[in-house]
Amino acid sequence: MTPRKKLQGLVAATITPMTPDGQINLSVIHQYVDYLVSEQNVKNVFVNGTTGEGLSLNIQERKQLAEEWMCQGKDKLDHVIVHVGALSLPESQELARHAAAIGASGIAVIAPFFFKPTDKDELIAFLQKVASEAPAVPFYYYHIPPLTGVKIRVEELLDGIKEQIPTFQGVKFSDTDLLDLAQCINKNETEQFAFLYGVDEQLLSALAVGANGAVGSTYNYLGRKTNLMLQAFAKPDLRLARKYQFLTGEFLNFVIKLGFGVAETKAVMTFVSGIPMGPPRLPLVDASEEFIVKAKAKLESIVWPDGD
Ligand SMILES: CC(=O)N[C@@H]([C@@H](O)[C@H](O)[C@H](O)CO)[C@@H](O)CC(=O)C(=O)O
Repeated sequence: MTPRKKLQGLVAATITPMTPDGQINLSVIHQYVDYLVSEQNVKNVFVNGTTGEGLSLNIQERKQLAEEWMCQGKDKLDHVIVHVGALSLPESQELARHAAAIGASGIAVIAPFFFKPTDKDELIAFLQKVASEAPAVPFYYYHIPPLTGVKIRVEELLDGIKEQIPTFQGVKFSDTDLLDLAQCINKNETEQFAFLYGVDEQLLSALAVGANGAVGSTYNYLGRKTNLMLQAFAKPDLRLARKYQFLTGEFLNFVIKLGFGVAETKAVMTFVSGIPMGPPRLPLVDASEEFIVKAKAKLESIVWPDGD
């Protein structure tokens, strides 16, 4: 792993492969790393997040997955960010210490979402207690209010955050509130924070307000196409960038109408990559056969600007 390169560009929110009987399947991570790097041109991963069913795994499983990604990603991946958020503070701290011990390039923490912080100070207090267990590891706040129900604005959270969390490095911003994102970027211009956007279907809008990159589920199988969108945006060729965004949007719009979540992401990744991702863990249930047939046909029907 190339250490401490600034985190930017695409980050795949990794899926946790499982065996048919629901155990984590570490044996395919090696193949998964190679697939991301060579087929999708994606060299950063975010492990044990939402797509990875991190909150449905036990501590041991989360550690094993983090270790396997670190081991298989060595000399191949640029960044392995480990999500260490948990409802229990001591568990989150244990995972943070573990991530530091295995050399993770960053840790991320979601807001606790059963007993929720009610204001910025409560949330920072929790994040600070976790971050301080890994004092040499870059720390990212993982903002995903549609799932946590914690709607504290990030703009407010970032105000003075470095004084309380010296390792603070950025935000994984999985929300549609682009005004909040834009304010965060505008107010922190002098900081070297990374703003990584997490709503794949509207990444281009986030790039327009200054996001540095993205973390998302679709970069597992649409990473190459989305990288071309990033290149077009940087050129700038906005017409081409929009074309890519419209096409990924066309696919996502189609599958979202059918019902699209982690189970369906596992199914799509399985048929696109050929790597068996297995079933999700309860309470999530397998994607239906009907979903798989329709999603596959839709993806195959899309004609991309690069001729694929
Ligand atoms: C709610 C959700 O799962 N959002 C995804 C998106 O990548 C999402 O799958 C995509 O935008 C399609 O809607 C990511 O933000 C989640 C993520 O990065 C993670 O797995 O940690």
